[in-house]
Amino acid sequence: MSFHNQITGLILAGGRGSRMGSVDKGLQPFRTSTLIEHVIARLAPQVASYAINANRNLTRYQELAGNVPVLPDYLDGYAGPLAGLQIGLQFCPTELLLTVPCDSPLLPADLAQRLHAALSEQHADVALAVTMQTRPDAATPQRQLHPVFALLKTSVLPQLEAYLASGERRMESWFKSLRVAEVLFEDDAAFSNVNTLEELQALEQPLVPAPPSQHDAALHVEQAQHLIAQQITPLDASLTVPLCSALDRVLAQDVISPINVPAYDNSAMDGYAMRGADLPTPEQAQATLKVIGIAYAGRPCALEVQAGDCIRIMTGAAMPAGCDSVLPQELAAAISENSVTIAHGVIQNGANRRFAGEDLKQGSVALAKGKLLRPADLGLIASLGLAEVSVQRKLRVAFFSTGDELRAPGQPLGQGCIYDSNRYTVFGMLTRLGCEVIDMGIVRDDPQALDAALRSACQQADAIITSGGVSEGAADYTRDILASLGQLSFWKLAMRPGRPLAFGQIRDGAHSAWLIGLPGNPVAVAVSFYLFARPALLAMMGAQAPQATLQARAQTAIRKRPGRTEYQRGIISRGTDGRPEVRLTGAQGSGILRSMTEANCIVVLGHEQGNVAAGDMVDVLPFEGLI
Ligand SMILES: Nc1nc2c(c(=O)[nH]1)N[C@H]1C(S)=C(S)[C@@H](COP(=O)(O)OP(=O)(O)OC[C@H]3O[C@@H](n4cnc5c(N)ncnc54)[C@H](O)[C@@H]3O)O[C@H]1N2
Ligand code: MOO
Ligand SMILES: [Mg+2]
Repeated sequence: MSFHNQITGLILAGGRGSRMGSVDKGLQPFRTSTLIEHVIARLAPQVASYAINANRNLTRYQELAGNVPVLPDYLDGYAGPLAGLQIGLQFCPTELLLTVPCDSPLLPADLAQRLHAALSEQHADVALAVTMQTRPDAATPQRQLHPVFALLKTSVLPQLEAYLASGERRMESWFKSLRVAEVLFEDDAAFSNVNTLEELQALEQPLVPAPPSQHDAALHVEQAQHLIAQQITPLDASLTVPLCSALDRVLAQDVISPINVPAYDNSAMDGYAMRGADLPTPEQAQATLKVIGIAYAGRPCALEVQAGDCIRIMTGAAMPAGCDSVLPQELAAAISENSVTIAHGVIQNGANRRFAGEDLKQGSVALAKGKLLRPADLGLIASLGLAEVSVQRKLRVAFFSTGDELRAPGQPLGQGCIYDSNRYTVFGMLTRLGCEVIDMGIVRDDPQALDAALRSACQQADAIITSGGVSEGAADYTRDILASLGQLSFWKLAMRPGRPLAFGQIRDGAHSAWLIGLPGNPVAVAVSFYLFARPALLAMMGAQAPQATLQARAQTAIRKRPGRTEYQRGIISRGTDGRPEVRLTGAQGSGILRSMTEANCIVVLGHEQGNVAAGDMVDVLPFEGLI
C-alpha cells in the first residue's frame, strides 16, 4: 500500500499569534493568497486527507480549505501544539498523522515520504525533521529539531493524554519519552516559519535582485524572473473589438455587468411551478394541485397562482407570480390534464428556482482587466449583452535565428550545416501567446549583420526574440551588440538547460524594444522561452496568467546536482493508485529536440535539491496551456 493512504495531515493553526500582534497566523496574506493556502498546496498531495487545528475563525478556515474538518483544541486556553496534536490524534482516521505548522509556507514537498521511510525503517513511534543551521554566534552548524513537523503513529494517543493530564505541555520533552527517528533535510529555508509581521515581509521578498555590476554572476531562476517582472511595465495600448475577435486576447478594462444575470427568477427544471406552502405535510402524505396555465422560456405566464394552484413550466421560463418552488415533472406522483399530485418529501420548499442575479449582480465586475480571454469568458461577456470588448493591442514581436551553420528548411544542406529549427519553435510559441509575429529569418554570426538586424527589429517591434550566440564562443555576439545598443540586464543563469540567456532593452532613435536572447541549443530555447520570454511578454500585455505547477511521484530515481535549477522533459500520467506520476523521456541533452516532442511536461528540480529517489514527489509544469 502506498504511504499516502496511511497518512492524515494536520495543519496546526491554533496558536495565539502573540508575536504577530495576536493575529490569526494561518489567515495572514502571503504572496497571492494566505499562509495556510500555501501550506495546504504543499501538504495535500502528500497525504490521504487532512484536517486543520484552529481555535478561531473556524468557518473561514473551512471555506478556504473546501470543507475539510476544522478541529478546535479539546483543552481550553490555547494550550500549545500538543493540544492540537491531541485533537488531531483523536480524530485521525488513519494509522499515521503528519503535523505541519500553518506558518511554514515553503515546507518540503517530500516531507511525508521521507519521514515515513525513517519511521518504518527504524520502527519508531514518531519521525521528526532536523536541519543543520549556522547561527551568527556559533562557529559550526548546529542540529536544529523541528518538532512540529512530525509523523506520528496514532497509537501514541494514550501516552499523550497521560502526559497532558499530568499538567505538562512541552512538546520536545514529550517526544523524549517516545522512540524517535530523526530525518535530516538539506533545505533549512523550507522550514522557515513566520513569527512576526517583519519575518512575513522578509519571506514575501526572498528574491534580492542582483546589483547591476554583477552581470556575470549566475542568477537563480527566481531572481531573473523577479528582475524581468520589476523592469517590464504593460503597454498602454488598447482597442475595442467584436467579441469573436477577442479570443486569446487580454482584457484591457474590467467588464462591468450592465444587468443582473439571470435577469429574472426562473425555473431550473421542466415541471410544475407552485407555492412551497402547498407542499404536502407528512400527515397529508400527498397534495393534488390544479394546473391553471403554462409558462415557456421567452413566453411568461401572466397568471398568479392562488392556494392549491400550480403552473406547468419549462426550464428557463420566468417564475409566475406567487410561485417559489418547482416540482420536476418526473417526480410527480400523478399527472392528469388539469392537475398534478405531489407526494410528501420529494422536493423542498424553494427547490429548482434560479434567482435573478445569482450568476452576476448588475454593476459587479464580471471579468477583471488582465484576463486572458478563453471561450467561457466570451460566453460570459455575451450573456451580459455586450457585443464588443476592450482588449490590449497585440504585441509585435520580431524574431530571428543566428548562426552561420543554419539553413532554412527546404534549402540544400551544405557541409557542416544544420536546419534552423529554433525559429519554428519560437514562431509556434509566439503565435500561441497571441503575438503579431515578424519573422526576420536567419542572421549570420557577424557583428554588423546582427547590429543591423537588431536595429531594424527595434524599429518595428515591442519585443525581440533571438536564438543562439549568447554564450562565450568566438562567434557569440548577441550580448555585446545588445550592450552596445542599450542595456544588458543579465545573461547567466544557474539552471539547466538554458544557462546563457541575454535579457535587456535596446534603443534605436526614438524606438526601444525588450530583447530576449535565447540560447542556441533547441531544448534550451523552449525551456528558456517558457520561463523568461513567456512571463516577459505576458507582463508587456498586462496579462494575469500564472503558471500552474503540480506535483507528481517520480517513477524512477533522477540524478540532480544541488546549486542550479534543472528542467527535465517528462511524461506525466495517472498511476495505478489514481495519483499523478512522472517519468523522464530519456536522454536530456539540450540539443535533443525529439525528447521534447515526446514530453507532455517539464519536471522542475529546485536549486537546492539533490538526487531524487524513485517515489519522491517532484514539481511538474504541464505543457498544456503553456505552448
Ligand atoms: N565554454 C562554454 N561553452 C558553452 C557553455 C558554457 O557555459 N561554456 N554553455 C553551453 C550552453 S549551456 C549552451 S545552451 C550553448 C549556448 O550557445 P549559444 O547561445 O552561444 O548558441 P550557439 O553557439 O549559436 O549554438 C549552440 C548550439 O545550438 C545550435 N543552434 C543554434 N541555433 C540553432 C537553430 N536556430 N536551430 C537549431 N540549432 C541551433 C548550434 O548549431 C549549436 O550546436 O553554449 C554551450 N557552450
Ligand atoms: O543551457 Mo545549455 O542548454 O544547458 O546546453
Ligand atoms: Mg555559442
